[in-house]
Amino acid sequence: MNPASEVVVYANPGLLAAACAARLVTKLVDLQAARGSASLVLTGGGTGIAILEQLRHSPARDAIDWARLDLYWGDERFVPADDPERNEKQAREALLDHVPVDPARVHAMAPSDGEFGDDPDAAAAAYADVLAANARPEDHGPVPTFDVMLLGLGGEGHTASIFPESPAAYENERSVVAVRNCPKPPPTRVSLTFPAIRSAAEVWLVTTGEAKADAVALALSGAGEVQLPVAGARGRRRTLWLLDKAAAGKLGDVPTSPRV
Ligand SMILES: O=C(O)[C@H](O)[C@@H](O)[C@H](O)[C@H](O)COP(=O)(O)O
Repeated sequence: MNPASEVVVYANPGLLAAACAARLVTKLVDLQAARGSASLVLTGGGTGIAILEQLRHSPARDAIDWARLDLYWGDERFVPADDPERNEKQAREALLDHVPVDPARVHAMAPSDGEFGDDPDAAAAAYADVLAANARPEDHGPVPTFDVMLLGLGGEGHTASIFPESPAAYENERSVVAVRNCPKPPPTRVSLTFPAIRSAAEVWLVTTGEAKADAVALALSGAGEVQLPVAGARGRRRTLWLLDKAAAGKLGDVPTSPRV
């Protein structure tokens, strides 16, 4: 197991989503108390959106100062803005349209009918510019030190929209790339790359279900990031795996919360 990784296993997907939402409230409130602001990178996928829905219904939700939270995405499906497949649209319906975020601090990736038209490379380059514009001198590079980055993963090991053996898995210069012919539809996407992912102070990998158990076990036993991109998703200070029992099924004896 990658010694830098922490693993917490929950009895079921609902508990994982609720517990992750509770973790986010505490983390973001503490960061804002210490520094006045915080940054969070959202993920698409069922688990990521379930967490946002739980956050919306959390009784402690508004302990977060939503106006002082910078929001980014780890990836986006390159589809029209009102396409139900858009991660941004799903995140707005699940949470963002229900809390008083500062629109200027919600950094969405461009849709395919936006200012860059149907050019995912232009959309990716523009998002890299957004990241660079929000980086501070102490970030030591063109990407902010995101406080928390949520990432899902696929059964074959993708994370964000970095798929196994894809060009994005070899990208070590650019922070954001266009991704085409993705095995997971929609086929065209915009994604952070490993350098951008590893700019995060904390990476929280969130997943559920038996279908992810092999990828989880392989990632935690040192698989290579080109063959299994989620293995390359590490935070500068913390890599936290939040799993349900099924997704942890191949990890051997890891305590479950609560023990079941
Ligand atoms: O835009 C996307 O599709 C995601 O960012 C992707 O990386 C997702 O997080 C995983 O595929 C897990 O998705 P599920 O949680 O639905 O399994």
